[in-house]
Amino acid sequence: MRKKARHFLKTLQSRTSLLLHRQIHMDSSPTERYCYKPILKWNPQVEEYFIQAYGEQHFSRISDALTRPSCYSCIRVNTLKSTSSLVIEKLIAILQERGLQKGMAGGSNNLQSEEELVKESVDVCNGSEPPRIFLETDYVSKCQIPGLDNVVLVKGSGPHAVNYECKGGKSPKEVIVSRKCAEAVLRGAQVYVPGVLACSAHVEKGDSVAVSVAVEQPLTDGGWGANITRGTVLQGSESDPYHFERKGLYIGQGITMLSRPGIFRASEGIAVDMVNRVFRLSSFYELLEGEIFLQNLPSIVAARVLDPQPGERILDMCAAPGGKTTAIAILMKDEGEVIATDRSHNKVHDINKLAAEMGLTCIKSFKLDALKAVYRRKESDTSQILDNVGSANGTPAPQTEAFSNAASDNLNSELTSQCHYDSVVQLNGSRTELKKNIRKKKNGPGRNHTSGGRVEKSQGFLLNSFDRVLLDAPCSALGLRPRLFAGEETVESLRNHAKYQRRMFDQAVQLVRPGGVIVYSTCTINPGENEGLVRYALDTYKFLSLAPQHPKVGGPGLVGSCQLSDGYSEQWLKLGEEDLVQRFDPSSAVDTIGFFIAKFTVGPKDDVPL
Ligand SMILES: C[S@@+](CC[C@H](N)C(=O)[O-])C[C@H]1O[C@@H](n2cnc3c(N)ncnc32)[C@H](O)[C@@H]1O
Repeated sequence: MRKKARHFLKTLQSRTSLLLHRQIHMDSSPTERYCYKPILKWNPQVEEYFIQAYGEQHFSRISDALTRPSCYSCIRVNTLKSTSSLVIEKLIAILQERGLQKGMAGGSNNLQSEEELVKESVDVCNGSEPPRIFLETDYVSKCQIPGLDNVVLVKGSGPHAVNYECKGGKSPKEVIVSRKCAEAVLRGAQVYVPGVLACSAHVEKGDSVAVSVAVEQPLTDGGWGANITRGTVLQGSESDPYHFERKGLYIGQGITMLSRPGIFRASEGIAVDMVNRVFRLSSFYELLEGEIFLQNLPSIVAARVLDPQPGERILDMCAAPGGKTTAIAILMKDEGEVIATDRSHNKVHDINKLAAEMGLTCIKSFKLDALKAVYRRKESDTSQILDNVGSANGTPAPQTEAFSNAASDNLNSELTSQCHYDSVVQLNGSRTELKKNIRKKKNGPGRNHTSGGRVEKSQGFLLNSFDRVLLDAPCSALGLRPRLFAGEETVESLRNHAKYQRRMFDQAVQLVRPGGVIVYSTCTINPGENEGLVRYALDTYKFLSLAPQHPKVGGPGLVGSCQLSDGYSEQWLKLGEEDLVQRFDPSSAVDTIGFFIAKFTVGPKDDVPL
């Protein structure tokens, strides 16, 4: 069966590649070649599944939208430090100055006058009607959706036709970049040295180059790959790597900041300054730090939908890099407790850095595997809770316990001055270990914790100990855009994501108190990870119900079920449930990433074995 499937896949892939190759050969005029018309490649079975879910035309629109960036940048304002109006004023001034500077340098039309930009973005914004979420007359404006007045939108524009200077039929000097690099460039980044794979011969600093991307192609072993030896010399001929496959994959024109040898010798820095882009989006890198946060609109909506209240205890289960965590803390006016966990040590460090940058003190972050988020007492465990309100036996204990390594540091008299989550003391380590911890606390963090504070580990939390839980689950990320390749996910890998998410959700259900709220979100268009999870949740836990969401920006969810040719079937929403979830469709007028939000209210858990 597996062999057959592999054979089918291989035949399909080689046929697609052959067809594409022929089509490319037939049409090779410069205007056809030097343009941006990508076709997203999917695993054929995944494509079949999505076509069943969305219908062929709708899926084709989604697939097409995924290859483009959203036509605006979305900025969340830290309302504890600034206001949307103030940020708008500052941004307009900064962007105008940048435009002027570029204009004076004489190289770029990347940032034109405000007037020109308004006109262009309204004219060409992704070839569709601009979304009605911002003021069409303003380049930078407050989001018009009620409940999102902390959001500032900055218009971008594209796709633009770029003149690659193919004079007299001569091909321009070229640079080929990796797919990841190209996706970043489409979002507004520059071409950095590590992203460059190949470059024309005799390229000097200051040369104008056409930038194209090498996207993964089907390999004979049934996999995908884009194998270019870094440093390959381009001849401007058909023998160049991926010559035919790169047709229609030109992302703009730039000026080299280094010579060809310099690009491949350096380990960091800008290789190409992109002066003429297919999509023009402002970069906000290191701009108004702590005051603003660049974030996708649906992520901002997800934090709002959770509706955290000052003084509450919130768990953000997969929190890094902390975009939603900080949004939640700000909505709570930095009062209460936001426990942010992630399984990656370095990423937890990122949460701490972001929280510090935004001046938020109610966030406590821990390294913790979300699959083990519920504290399980081991036989050998002699943990005691020194807090007089908490209890370790699993009964509801208001605002108390994270079992953390940090907690063991508090054996000394500092207990009372700590936040209440620290009030659990874990005694299952040896006395020596505990003494070491106390010493560490007195003497400072030590070598391993020099860069911006330590990362605490947690051993989990007590049942029913949170008012609200956000599970922004790790997922197939098939809603993220712009993307130039989607073939890496198979139907098996999609099903595995869904299984993983269910196990995490099982933990979330146990940690939230009766009367509390769970918000589940993903950044994928895969129904199995979205509506499939909701079906699982509602069928497994009868005390959960879908709750209405505010603000409501996304569209309805998918109702029904799906049966695939391999016999696999999947249940989605029942009629009447579709308007209680938000599905952000990348091809819709709101023009966001693909995203999904479900909000559950938690009824009494009595009589329910968990
Ligand atoms: C979608 S991202 C979260 C984005 C984040 N909520 C934000 O808004 O900034 C998913 C995160 O889940 C984390 N993750 C993956 N598996 C995990 C696990 N088993 N336990 C905890 N975190 C996990 C990843 O490290 C990643 O940071």
